[in-house]
This record gives sequence, C-alpha cells and structure tokens, in this order.
Amino acid sequence: MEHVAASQPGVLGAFSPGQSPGAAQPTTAGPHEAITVRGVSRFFGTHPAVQNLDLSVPGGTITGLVGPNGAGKTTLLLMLAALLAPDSGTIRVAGLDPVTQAREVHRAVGWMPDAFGTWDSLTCTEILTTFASAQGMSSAEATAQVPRMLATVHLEDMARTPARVLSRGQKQRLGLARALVHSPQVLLLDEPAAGMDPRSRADLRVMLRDLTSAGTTVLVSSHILGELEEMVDGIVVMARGRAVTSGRPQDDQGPSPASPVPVLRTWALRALDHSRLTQWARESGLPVTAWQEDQLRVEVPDDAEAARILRHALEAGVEVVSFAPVTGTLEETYLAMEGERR
Ligand SMILES: Nc1ncnc2c1ncn2[C@@H]1O[C@H](COP(=O)(O)OP(=O)(O)OP(=O)(O)O)[C@@H](O)[C@H]1O
Repeated sequence: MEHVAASQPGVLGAFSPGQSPGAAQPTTAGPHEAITVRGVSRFFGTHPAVQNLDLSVPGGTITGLVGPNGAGKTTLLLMLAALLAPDSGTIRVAGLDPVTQAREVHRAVGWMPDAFGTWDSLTCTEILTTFASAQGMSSAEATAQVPRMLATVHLEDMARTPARVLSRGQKQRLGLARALVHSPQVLLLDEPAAGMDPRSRADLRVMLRDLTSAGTTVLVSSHILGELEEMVDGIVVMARGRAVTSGRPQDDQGPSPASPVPVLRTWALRALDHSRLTQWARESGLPVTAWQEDQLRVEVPDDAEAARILRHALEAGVEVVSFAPVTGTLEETYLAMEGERR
C-alpha cells in the first residue's frame, strides 16, 4: 500500500504538496463533484452488474476505474453516459440527471467505448461532422472543429479516408476525437488505450492532463495499471458491482460515497554520496517512505513537487545521480485490494 495513500501535509515548508497552480487535489472534493452516484444498482436478468454503488468524482481530476472482468465498470460508464438506465439509485453527471435529462447529458459528456463502431463507408471527417451536428454544433462550428480534432489525434492525413481502412488503433483515436468533438465537461473512457501504439498512448496521457487542467473531469477504465499509474489522480476499484475502498467493499448499511483513492507517486532518489543524501533527507524532513539499497523513496503528489524536491537537494549540495518515479506499485496495491474480493 506504499503507493496509494491518504495525502499528508508537507513536512517542512519546502515539501508542502499541492502548491502548484492547477494541480489536481484528488483527496478532497474539488470545486464541484462532477460525478455523483448514490445507491445505484443495475441488473441483467437476475444478475446484479452494479449493486448499491456510491461514488463521488471531484471535478477537474482524472480517476481510474479498475477491477476484474465483469466487475461492472462498463455498465457503470454506460449509466453515467445516459446510455443505460439504472434500476435504482440516483446519478448526477455535471449536475444533470441521466435518467430525466439524457439529451443534456449526451452534450455534457464525451463517451469513448472500448470498441468504437464506425460507419465504414464514411470518411473520418464525415463521421466527426455527423457527431458534431448530432451534438448541436452548427455547420460552421463543425467545419472548424473537426480538422482540429483530427490533428489532435494525429489523423489529419486520413481526413478523407473511409473508416473501413483504419487500423484498430487508428479507430480508437477516431473514437477519442469523437468523444472530444463537442468539448465535453466530463469524459468517460472505456479502455481507451487498447490498440493504441506507444506514441498515441503517451499523447493520450498528455492530452488528458491538459484537459483536466482546463477543468474537464475524466473517468477512465483500464486494465493497464502501469499506464493508469502515470495518468490518474486517484483510482476506484470495483469488484462484483461494488466499489472497493481501502480494501473493503461498501456495505449495504448506508451512504458511504466511495471517493477515488488518491494515487501518490513514489519516486526514487540516488546520489553520489550516500551519507550526504542521508544527512540532507534527515535535516530537511523529507517524508521518506523507505530506503532501498542506496536509494531513498518518497511519495510525491505531482511533478511540480518533484521539481521542488530536486531543486532543494541540488541547492543543498546533494549530487543527485537519478530521481525518477517508481512504477508497478499501483499494480501491487490493486492486487492487494482486489485479491480479497474475487
Ligand atoms: N447486456 C448485457 N446482458 C447481460 N449481462 C450483461 C450485459 N452487459 C453486462 N452484463 C454482465 O454484467 C456484468 C458486468 O459487466 P461489465 O461489462 O459492466 O463488466 P466490466 O467490469 O466492464 O468487465 P471487463 O473488464 O471485462 O470489460 C458481467 O457479469 C456481464 O456478464
């Protein structure tokens, strides 16, 4: 559980997290909760795909939705996107009710399914233009916006190419452009990176971070935990239709809205002179979580804080050899949380 932990106040002034402008604050509800789910259930026949689920996602953050196959992630995303009605409970997305305000929700939400069905004979431009006008954009707006979106997902060279010619990864990128074409407030992505090449995945990470800096809220389901780790502010683990929080499922007793568990990245720092590093870490009050051989490990909420720590170390005369995020800890945490529930 080293990697995912409650955010702690900075130790000594130099290491106070959360000071960078625009940095997402996943531990507390942001300026608004962009997604709230209360007591939601959805059955398929007698099978409960989602059971009495509570969830709150703060605005302007990226939340990862993880869980084993059949946990109910897609069912939840479909309900949030106003594409599937819950059997019970209430949902608000961008302040809207998907049950009674489906049309408004469709405009406020960008939805990217895991497999994006396209009209094979239409070109990429035609497909995006059709979605743009379905979202109420004028033809002039769509004409300006569609090439921008194709450029964003690096499909500008395929603007006139029929969808049937696209590879799987290119189709995924077109699906992302479709989800973004109307500048939604909330973005729901179901396995967005599946089929994408490494460059496109890296672009996706940067794009999502830019969008959240501008206020968009992102809920993204993925089984690729290493990738989520680099992308999300917090995670929600689902198992058997319920949210699993802090290793425990919600019980049926009452409202305990599951907030995303914040993801604090662990960074490893190594220096030329180990004893100087130890002394500096002690004197500065750096919140060291572990020493591993000659490296110290520290939890860092965001890149701005990492930059502050590095600057502080260099100014203190520590000859830093390497300072980089440790990967793989989200997977360890997930397996620990989810393993008990299978
Ligand atoms: N249309 C449907 N009809 C019947 N059962 C369904 C339907 N859609 C989903 N289910 C069932 O509901 C449960 C949850 O499915 P869901 O697709 O939401 O899971 P998931 O967490 O997205 O899984 P995965 O990680 O494999 O995509 C599963 O047991 C699934 O079989």
